[in-house]
Amino acid sequence: MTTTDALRLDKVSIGHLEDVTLAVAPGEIVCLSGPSGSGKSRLLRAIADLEPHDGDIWLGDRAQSQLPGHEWRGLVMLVPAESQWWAPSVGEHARPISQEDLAALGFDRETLDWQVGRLSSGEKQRLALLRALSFSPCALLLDEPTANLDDTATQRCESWLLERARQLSLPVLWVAHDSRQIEHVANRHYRIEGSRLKEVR
Ligand SMILES: Nc1ncnc2c1ncn2[C@@H]1O[C@H](COP(=O)(O)OP(=O)(O)OP(=O)(O)O)[C@@H](O)[C@H]1O
Repeated sequence: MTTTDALRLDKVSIGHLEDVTLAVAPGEIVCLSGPSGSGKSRLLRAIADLEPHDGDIWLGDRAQSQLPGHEWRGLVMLVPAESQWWAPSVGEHARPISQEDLAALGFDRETLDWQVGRLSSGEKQRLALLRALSFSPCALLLDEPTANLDDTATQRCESWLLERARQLSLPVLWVAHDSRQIEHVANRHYRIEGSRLKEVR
């Protein structure tokens, strides 16, 4: 399934971040950077309807304010830096995941039977990405998706996310600190400076 809907923010304010107006087109990756504590994660949480905020957020012609939070989050899916796991095994958290996707991030079918308690932080992070994509979202919000990964795993994840974002035409908002990563994945890059989002060219 592909989406043709852009993710649009119209004068969104949260915390000390003011009047964020931004559109992420289908298949586009927009990176968001900024100093620690500048409000990157809070902005993603606001877009996911997990924090109250001012301004409007749209996916195509669907407004965040018109949908129940859980429905919106099924469409506009947040992958937080620290993923949450609630059932005993990995596979209980996801819809079916293809062999190809599992292999792309270094797993196989047996991984779905693994107990969550044994997962390393890097395994959790990669599996949270696979889990999110298994639910066929229409937009993705990624909060430092490779923070716990080594260089090889980071590059595998970046390549896989780039390919899937394009193939599924997903608008992606991606919080990143690493300038090499931003250079590699971003179509556009914005940085939080004070209370504003500024495009980096
Ligand atoms: N629910 C909340 N209510 C009030 N303040 C909050 C809330 N959640 C976070 N904050 C504060 O808002 C600021 C921005 O937090 P946020 O987690 O968005 O930062 P960040 O830019 O993602 O930082 P980092 O790069 O360190 O992860 C921080 O000062 C944080 O303490």
